[in-house]
Amino acid sequence: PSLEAIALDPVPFCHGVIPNFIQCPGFLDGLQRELLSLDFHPKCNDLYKFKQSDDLKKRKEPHISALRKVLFEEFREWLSAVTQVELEPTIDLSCAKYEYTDVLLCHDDELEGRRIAFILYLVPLWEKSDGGTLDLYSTDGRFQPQQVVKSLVPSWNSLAFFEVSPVSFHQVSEVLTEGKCRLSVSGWFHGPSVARPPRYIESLLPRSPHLPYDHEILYEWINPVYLDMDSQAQIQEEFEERSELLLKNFLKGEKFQLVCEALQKEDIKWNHQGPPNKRCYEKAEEGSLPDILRKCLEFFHSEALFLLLSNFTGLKLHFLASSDDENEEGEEGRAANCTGHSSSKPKQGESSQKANGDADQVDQPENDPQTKESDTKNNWNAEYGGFTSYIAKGEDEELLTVNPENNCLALVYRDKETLKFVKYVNHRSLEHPKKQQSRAGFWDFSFVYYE
Ligand SMILES: O=C(O)CCC(=O)C(=O)O
Ligand SMILES: [Fe+2]
Repeated sequence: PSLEAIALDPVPFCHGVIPNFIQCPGFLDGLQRELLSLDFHPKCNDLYKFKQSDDLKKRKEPHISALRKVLFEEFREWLSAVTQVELEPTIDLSCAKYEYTDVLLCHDDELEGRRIAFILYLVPLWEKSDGGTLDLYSTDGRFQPQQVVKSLVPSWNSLAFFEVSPVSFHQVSEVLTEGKCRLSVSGWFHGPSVARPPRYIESLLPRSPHLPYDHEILYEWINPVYLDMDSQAQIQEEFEERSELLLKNFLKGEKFQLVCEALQKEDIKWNHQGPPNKRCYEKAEEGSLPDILRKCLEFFHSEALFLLLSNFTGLKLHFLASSDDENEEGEEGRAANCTGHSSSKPKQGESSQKANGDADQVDQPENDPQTKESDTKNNWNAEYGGFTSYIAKGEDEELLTVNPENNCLALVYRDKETLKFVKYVNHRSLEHPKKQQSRAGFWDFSFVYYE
């Protein structure tokens, strides 16, 4: 390629785009054919959902081999010269396929030795409205991403590259068009590592003590089937065995209705939560809440509920709650699904997300007319995202997934080694029959109670 005219753009961090990267006619069609016949593996976690090929480092296909040679010989030398970054010939190359609702959320690419990232696109005619843009973020003084300040729309045979650094925050926005495939070959050039600033650690959210309300408040809010002693004992037994449970139709029907209606009030001020590499949802400003929602929050903070939850879980969530510490069976039971056994603590000061869903449940109250209706009409499809995933720290293995469900209280035991995230809610969620909602997504009340 003739690369004289390619300009580097330093904002928001050093990057460039080379249109018409490969000039040999027909080469890209051959390359695309080879790439599409590779095995692709679905990749899905808190950060992304897309498909990735096997490593391209050792593939013998003629076009793939030729591309590898161009990239890691000629192109590397040119790039090294224009960016003034010393680059080694280490090969790091793979192929990615992003289709409808696939996404790669905000991240910085930082990994030992990575110096420059590059992506060659093999996409059909593509517009910004198709999604799948490579978005570049600005950062604040603490090297934390702020907002997208530039969006690069992929196009056939264009190559984007950028310097990997503590501020190289970027994302692949969600692909919005069904039937369009965003195929790319991407990788990194490696070089001598550079010193990095220490990682910014967020302070944890302050914990709030319970509010002095007695058990009256429970009868005001909670479906009475959960308040008799026998069902509390049954719930506790179940929780101690499974470390999780779902209480369907948890709030009284009329309270649930009032809460749902109030959540749609225009005067609630919803504040976007960030930074975007850590979280992405809106949180209501407490001062802007209608009365019923403020009351609902008070209920979740009430001393009576701390005690009830202690009964439900066998955990000492209130100093007056009896502890199961001497009871060995209880201890083993709780430890069964979650690794280790100590107090539950949120990671990154996450205030978010309690959802509800798909897991096992205690016997359901049969006398509630809402059960069937909400089951059939309002099921949240896991393909929309929005489920809460619990994972063991340092492992990929999923411990539990909880799908959101109307008026369902999900209780999940977490220790320090258990992390959680709420999966990105994608555009498929707009297919959801809109009963009360006027927009995508859902509302939840989420709390962490400590032992
Ligand atoms: O495909 C793109 O445009 C960027 C991909 C990316 O950021 C990555 O794979 O780390
Ligand atoms: Fe990246």
